[in-house]
Amino acid sequence: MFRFLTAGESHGPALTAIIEGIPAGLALDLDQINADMARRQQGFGRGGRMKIEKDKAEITSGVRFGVTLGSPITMLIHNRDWDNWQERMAVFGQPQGEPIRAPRPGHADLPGVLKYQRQDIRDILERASARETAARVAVGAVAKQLLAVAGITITSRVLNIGGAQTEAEMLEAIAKAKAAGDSLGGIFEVVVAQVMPGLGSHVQWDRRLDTRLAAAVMSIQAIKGVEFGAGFAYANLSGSQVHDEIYYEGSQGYCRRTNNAGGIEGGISNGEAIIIKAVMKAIPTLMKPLATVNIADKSEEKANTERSDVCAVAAAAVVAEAMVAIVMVQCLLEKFGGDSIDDLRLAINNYRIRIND
Ligand SMILES: Cc1cc2nc3c(=O)[nH]c(=O)nc-3n(C[C@H](O)[C@H](O)[C@H](O)COP(=O)(O)O)c2cc1C
Ligand SMILES: C=C(O[C@@H]1CC(C(=O)O)=C[C@@H](OP(=O)(O)O)[C@H]1O)C(=O)O
Repeated sequence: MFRFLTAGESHGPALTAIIEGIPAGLALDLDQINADMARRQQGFGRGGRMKIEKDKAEITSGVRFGVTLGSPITMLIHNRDWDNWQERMAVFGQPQGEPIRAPRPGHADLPGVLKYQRQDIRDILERASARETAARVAVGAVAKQLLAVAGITITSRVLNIGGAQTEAEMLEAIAKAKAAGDSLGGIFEVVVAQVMPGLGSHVQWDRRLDTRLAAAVMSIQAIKGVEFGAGFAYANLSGSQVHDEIYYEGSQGYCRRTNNAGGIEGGISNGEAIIIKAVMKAIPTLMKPLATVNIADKSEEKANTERSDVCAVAAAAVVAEAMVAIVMVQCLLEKFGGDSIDDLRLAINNYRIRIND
């Protein structure tokens, strides 16, 4: 079983991820992991924090001479900003700095303080922050290297920012939002290519590949909707217009000439590319803040403002690649098992021979 946990506050000393279930014998490329970490930091509209951080993963267990051991892999990502927060985020000692009392509409601030009985909103926002996604991208980068053994690749692109669809219009929209003290969300797409048929299952609700991928993408901060293939456009199309007819080509085996299903039928990969789109809401921290209520005295106030991104859709797309890679690895290992990479390769090859027969 492949599973992972992350830990760490946004302005704490470090983020940590522990991964379990990567087979032994996978040669890891640390540069590739760090390249994904750097991609997540990019995108027009990101705030001052990304100038401070230069995310790199440090591996402290589960790997020897560059090769996985099958034991838990621990990854650390140090927060460079910790230098500026050691007093306000001290693990022990007396509280320092002013508590935050004005919850931002759209962030975890108000439901978080109510649920966890906190008087300083910082106690909530530190973990609610999408800083945590740096750890997920590190885990996802390991997952991608395992998927490469099976030839599976994952890419993403931004499709829409605040309604704009060309690159020039997107950049302009973000610049305008920034100038207005506002923020934007948008839509991105993730494509999983070269997937064999047979990952996921129709037999139980929580084993469906689409269930699992949707949950994984929805788990990213600020993602509010996920669709597969034709997605919400299915509502306007008839069966004859939308279902992908089945063909058999000598070299390829079963194939389709359209892919409205987005690569999944009955909760199982069907051999076509898996196509996922997701929508991200606009960033909640606004330099022209919205109305809110002070949690100490219940007076009307403007929401807390602090350094923030204006738009982070491009970064969220990289995080979604990671989450998708993690689910694909879980499904791959469930189907093919393998405590070692060679066992996994063999099982995949045998399966390919059977289904092409
Ligand atoms: C990559 C990324 C960067 C983000 N940056 C910010 C930010 O700078 N400021 C902010 O207020 N929200 C930011 N967010 C969004 C918040 O984390 C998110 O709105 C919050 O967690 C509540 O979302 P939820 O309602 O989906 O849980 C970012 C999200 C992502 C995925
Ligand atoms: C730190 C990251 O994203 C952060 C996500 C975030 C939020 O509220 O989600 C708020 C901002 O953090 P800060 O308050 O330190 O400027 C973003 O920069 C990151 O992506 O590495």
